Amino acid sequence: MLTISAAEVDRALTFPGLVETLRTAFREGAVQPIRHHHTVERPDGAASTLLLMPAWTDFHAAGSSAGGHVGVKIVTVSPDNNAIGKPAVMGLYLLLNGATGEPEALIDGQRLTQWRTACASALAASYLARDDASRLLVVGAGALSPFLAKAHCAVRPVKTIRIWNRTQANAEKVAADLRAEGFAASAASDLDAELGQADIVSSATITTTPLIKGALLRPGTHVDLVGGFTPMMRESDDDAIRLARVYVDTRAGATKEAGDIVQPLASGVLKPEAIVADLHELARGQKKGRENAGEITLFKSVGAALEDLAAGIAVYKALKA
Ligand SMILES: NC(=O)C1=CN([C@@H]2O[C@H](COP(=O)(O)OP(=O)(O)OC[C@H]3O[C@@H](n4cnc5c(N)ncnc54)[C@H](OP(=O)(O)O)[C@@H]3O)[C@@H](O)[C@H]2O)C=CC1
Repeated sequence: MLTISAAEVDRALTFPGLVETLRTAFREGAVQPIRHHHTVERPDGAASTLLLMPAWTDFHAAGSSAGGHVGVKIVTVSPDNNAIGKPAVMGLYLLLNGATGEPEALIDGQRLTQWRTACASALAASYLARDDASRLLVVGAGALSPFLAKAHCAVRPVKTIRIWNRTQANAEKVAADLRAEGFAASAASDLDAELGQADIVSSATITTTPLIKGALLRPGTHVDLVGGFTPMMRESDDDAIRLARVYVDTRAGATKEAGDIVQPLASGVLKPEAIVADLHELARGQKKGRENAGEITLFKSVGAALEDLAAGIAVYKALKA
């Protein structure tokens, strides 16, 4: 069995390559039982969340190109980690042979998650952002922030990247790291002003109250919401949902777990039938993405085990030779 570190995951993947791998994966599908979502109470701080995410190759799917594999991701989200300088999200990915169950790889789950989450957002942007989107605003400067920036740059002609974060120093650090890799990135201090200038807004924070105000968005903007992962968490307000054509990664996940979708569904601001498409429908060409340059589009992701499986197989195949 291969034990694959974060650095090895980085060597195995490219942003354009993984976007296309995910496009194929969403087209073909996989078996994805509902993920376990457990709250782990702690006496001395905020509760953690434990997620168990299994998926395996759908052998009945016609034309499946993924080969036979079973994968499980174990993830924890511990909000208090930020205060002690650790990322909130930790995890491991176990890839097994689909026929025999033989362990094939144990992969750094944090890094695999960062790559697949960012590339799922970029896959959505490939259908939903304007072709000429050149100004990217990333909200949040956590572990996902640079991945989201680079993934969006892989699918749209981004010229400037602005990073806004609750703690400005962290935004400055992400921007400096991106500049060192050749991206035109800078830190932003006024989120509301930035929202009115961006072509793509990609948000990955642990906020529970909305940061993305729909009334401030200009026509043609694409909003990518990555952060909220429980019904109580929201990154966007009702105006954003009301003004936008709404898309999700998976309907089952987003309508149960994502406050950005669950809350407006509960209040009637969003009707179930107004969720235009999920990534399966977009990748299969069954539903349309952006229809004109003036509309606001909004994509909400909560993550899917299929993404981990596809990314895990890609990493394993690249490194096993
Ligand atoms: N959709 C998906 O598939 C996935 C979603 N996620 C989610 O994305 C989010 C970000 O993940 P990641 O980058 O790994 O997390 P990190 O812990 O590395 O970063 C968290 C970020 O959220 C900001 N933040 C925390 N609390 C607040 C608040 N109350 N208001 C505003 N900003 C806040 C932090 O700002 P500061 O620097 O000031 O502390 C920091 O920028 C998480 O919610 C995570 O669960 C993660 C993986 C997959």
